[in-house]
Amino acid sequence: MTAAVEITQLVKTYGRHRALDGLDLRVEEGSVHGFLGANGAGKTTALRILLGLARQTSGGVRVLGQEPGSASVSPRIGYCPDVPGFFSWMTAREVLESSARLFGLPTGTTRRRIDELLELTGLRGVDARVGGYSRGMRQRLGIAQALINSPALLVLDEPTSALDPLGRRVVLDLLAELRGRTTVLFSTHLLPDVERVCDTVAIIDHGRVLTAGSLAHVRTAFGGVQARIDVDVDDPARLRDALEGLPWIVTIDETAPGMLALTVTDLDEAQTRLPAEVAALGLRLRRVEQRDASLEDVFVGMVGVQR
Ligand SMILES: Nc1ncnc2c1ncn2[C@@H]1O[C@H](COP(=O)(O)OP(=O)(O)OP(=O)(O)O)[C@@H](O)[C@H]1O
Repeated sequence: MTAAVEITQLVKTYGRHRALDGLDLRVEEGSVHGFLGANGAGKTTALRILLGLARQTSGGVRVLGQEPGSASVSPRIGYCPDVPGFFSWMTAREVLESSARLFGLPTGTTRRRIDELLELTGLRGVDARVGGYSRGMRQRLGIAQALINSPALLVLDEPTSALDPLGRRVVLDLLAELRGRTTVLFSTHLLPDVERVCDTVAIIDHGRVLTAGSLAHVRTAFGGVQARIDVDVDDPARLRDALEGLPWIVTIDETAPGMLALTVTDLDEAQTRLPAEVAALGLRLRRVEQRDASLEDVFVGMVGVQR
């Protein structure tokens, strides 16, 4: 497989602060990649470097096989910031026409391309001026604008964080539609969005990658978390004390009164030992529910442990 983005040991310092501290990242061509981290983890800094908008202190960056910011690579990258800005008096078509002019696209191609993009982003037939758009519509127009030149790589900084659930869904569906047509790299702190749409993910914290790879790989990466088990029991505090420190348990949280959420590395062991522990304490087990570990379980476990 060919990498659309390859970052090795990237460091960026601001004075004494290391915003990026040896970041490694690989994004395969044609994939949808989630760049996931809490606030301040270093996502925007890394994206700015790979777009050629900032320089690294040290480390290697190749984008579409080239140095970031080089004249041959920049036109092949589409970028949408978290809050895309437009002239409020323009219509969506006018915004896209002016972007097409900047890229010097021929008029015939431009018309077809704009129709396609308005269709793709659900803005076809919308005659209102951009000033009256919802945040979701602005975000979709920002994505259309970033795609005007049919880029090989689309980079989006937090494309869904300001949107309501419906707006988020529309944008995520749009990103999913791009799979295979263009490589998509988007930063986010929203785990469900990554789970919904990404092929691969990198979880970063304090300017480093904690784990990266396919969703399945990442789900099992943190101490090999296999499953999440929700236990409804009449005295959760006593059960918690009894379970704490057992080698097959990674985290125990009280998620609601009477409910414990366990993440476990060995499901067989958990299925055998849990009822036995409950019985030994003389507790009443009201309900047990089990599911695959989610990315959220992994993320909270990993980032929580680092802090
Ligand atoms: N120009 C700057 N000068 C000084 N420190 C900076 C600068 N830009 C970023 N930082 C610091 O570098 C770290 C990483 O910031 P960055 O914006 O890349 O994080 P992020 O993951 O994008 O966070 P967010 O989700 O909040 O945007 C933070 O601690 C931030 O305060």
